Amino acid sequence: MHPRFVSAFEALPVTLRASLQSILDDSAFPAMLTPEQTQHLQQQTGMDKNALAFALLPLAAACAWTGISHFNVGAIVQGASGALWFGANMEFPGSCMQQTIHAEQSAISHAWMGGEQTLTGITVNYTPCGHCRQFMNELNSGLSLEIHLPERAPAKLGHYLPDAFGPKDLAITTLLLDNENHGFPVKGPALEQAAICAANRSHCPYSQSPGGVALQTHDGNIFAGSYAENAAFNPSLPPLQVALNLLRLRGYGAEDIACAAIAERTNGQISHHDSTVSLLNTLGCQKITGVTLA
Ligand SMILES: O=c1ccn([C@H]2C[C@H](O)[C@@H](CO)O2)c(=O)[nH]1
Ligand SMILES: [Zn+2]
Repeated sequence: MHPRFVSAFEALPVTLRASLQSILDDSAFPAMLTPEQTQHLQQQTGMDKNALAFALLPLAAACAWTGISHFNVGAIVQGASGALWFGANMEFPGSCMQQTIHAEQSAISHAWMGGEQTLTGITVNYTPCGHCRQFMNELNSGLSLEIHLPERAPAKLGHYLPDAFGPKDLAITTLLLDNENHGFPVKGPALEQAAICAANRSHCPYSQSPGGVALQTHDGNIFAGSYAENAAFNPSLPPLQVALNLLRLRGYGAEDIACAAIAERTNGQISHHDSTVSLLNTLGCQKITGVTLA
């Protein structure tokens, strides 16, 4: 079991611990449960899916990276596939607050990169902040996403975000988690290809500026993240955050990053290049390749 899970695991209910043990014993546990694993856990524990997601939250929160606040938020997204995707907040000391990843953004982008087409619900151990409520309003589940919080009845996003501003206000109909492919040719070394593929999947209807970042670890794994834009602009999640989130959820840390590639257009309306290089430098990575989408 990855050391980060040990104390959270020991505090879980006994029946859940018994059925989870073999899944977590795999040191490569990817911080998600397949539909089959989820169903199996429900059968073994007698918990429904919502109860199971609540019970698993401490494990999601154990993935947090909170060198500034030491306040660990955990989130678990329920995908339409039946899978459960963990997420946790991630902070970057030495950088700026704007580079922070919220737990809700972490779980959602995790599910998105994992291929979920739509989400049915999200379970969080704290009430989602306004920024996350706005971020979630970009999803193709719209205001009907179910939000599960401790000691509250389940309610839809529309309940937590009344009088919502969203993509419709800007006449945008392609939403986050919809299938998108910007169609740029995929070429070059594997790391650059991963960055281009990620850029091709970006959700960027406001700037028309696709972006993708791929990170390679010293042991040869590649984690790629797509840019997730938001109607209110500021809650947009940059591609580096999406990639770093996957790297962290898979059990790696900043010290494991060997090199990175960032793919974007030359004359896009916006660019992630400088902020990507800045945060990667802060994390100790200097080897960064710029890839032009063309
Ligand atoms: O909805 C929220 C609110 C806060 N945080 C994180 C951000 C930061 O890392 C820490 C303190 O705000 O908690 C979340 O993950 N989700
Ligand atoms: Zn938030």
